[in-house]
Amino acid sequence: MTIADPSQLASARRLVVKVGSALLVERGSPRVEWLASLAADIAMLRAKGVEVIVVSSGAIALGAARLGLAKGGRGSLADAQAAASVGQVDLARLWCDALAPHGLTAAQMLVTIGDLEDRRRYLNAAATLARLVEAGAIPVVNENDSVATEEIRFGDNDRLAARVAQAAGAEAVLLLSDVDGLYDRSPKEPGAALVPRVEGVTPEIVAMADGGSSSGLGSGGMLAKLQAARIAERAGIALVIANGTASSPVAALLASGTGTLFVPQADASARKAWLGGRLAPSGVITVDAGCVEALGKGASLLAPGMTAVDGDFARGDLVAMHGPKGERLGQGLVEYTAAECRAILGLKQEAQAERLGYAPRAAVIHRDHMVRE
Ligand SMILES: Nc1ncnc2c1ncn2[C@@H]1O[C@H](COP(=O)(O)OP(=O)(O)O)[C@@H](O)[C@H]1O
Ligand SMILES: N[C@@H](CCC(=O)OP(=O)(O)O)C(=O)O
Repeated sequence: MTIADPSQLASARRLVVKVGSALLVERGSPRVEWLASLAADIAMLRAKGVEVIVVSSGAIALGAARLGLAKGGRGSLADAQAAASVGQVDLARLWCDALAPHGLTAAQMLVTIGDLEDRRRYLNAAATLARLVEAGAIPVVNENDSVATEEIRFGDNDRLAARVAQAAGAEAVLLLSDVDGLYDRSPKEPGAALVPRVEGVTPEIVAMADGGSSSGLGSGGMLAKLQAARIAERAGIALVIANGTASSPVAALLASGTGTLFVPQADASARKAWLGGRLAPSGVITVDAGCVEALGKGASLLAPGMTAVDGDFARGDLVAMHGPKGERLGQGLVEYTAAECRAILGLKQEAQAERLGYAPRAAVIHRDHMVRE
């Protein structure tokens, strides 16, 4: 089985390569020779004119080994933070040493969700990445685990890689893992078959993934990779999942074409991509069947269609839209506070004005500020 066009990676102007913990660390020790072969791959890509940004996991696994922490440092958040703090030093040195023989300079960049989710800070991170790449460095990005607490944490580097790709304006993401790609069911089950190409991460595709990491070193499992694929496809970015276990993993992929390609889905403006990939909506608006139909045709969400409002949100917050059976319809930036939404729930235009005491806005969530599932 081959992905449609592995050369898409080699012809990308800018490519994000994500390396999972299981690839970099084996029984607490770094796989130095393997990393040297990956660095040679990166040099090969650079020689072809591809600007490469690395997203590297491994800090927690490396640090846990040094500190002698149980469960690979994932027993508690405090352990993970301490392990990451220690392991990140090793990780940065490993990348520096691996890239140096090729005349390449590593640049460490540690980010939290806020740096990539908040629109203003996202633009800062994007500017730094662009400058590093222009200056010829290889950014090596990881989550700033030592300060990121559970609520403000990606936890897996797959979504981080998709976000970094978006911020850096990359055309493709390569997620190197210990599995050949997406299988149509858990690869542990007999008869599981590799899916070479995915045109849109639908609920059927998500149902194929088994949560959790098989190696015990990583954190996200296949589900996190599919979430990353969803962020990427909406941002118009191609994403490939491939097996990186063997030596020279990128060269091997270009030769074999074995993996899963997630084809970018068209017409995603940058703003909509950003909205669609955000992690946590601040509330939920449930709507009736008529409104579901209207939304399906591209309409805005209007007050008469609302049947329930959950959560406490402010104007401009990201809010999820659910159908009558609780099915997710999408999300968008809401024009009213939660209290105002409750006040105008189900009301027609004139009644809204009366209840609010001012002229109502055109919509509760305008179609321009909305992403549908
Ligand atoms: N449908 C599926 N297809 C492929 N892998 C799957 C699937 N469902 C669950 N997995 C598991 O996801 C694992 C990859 O995730 P993870 O261990 O987090 O990797 P990494 O550390 O590279 O990020 C695979 O090794 C596999 O056991
Ligand atoms: N930021 C963490 C990695 C998070 C993680 O586990 O990612 P992954 O191995 O890609 O599932 C670290 O450096 O250990």
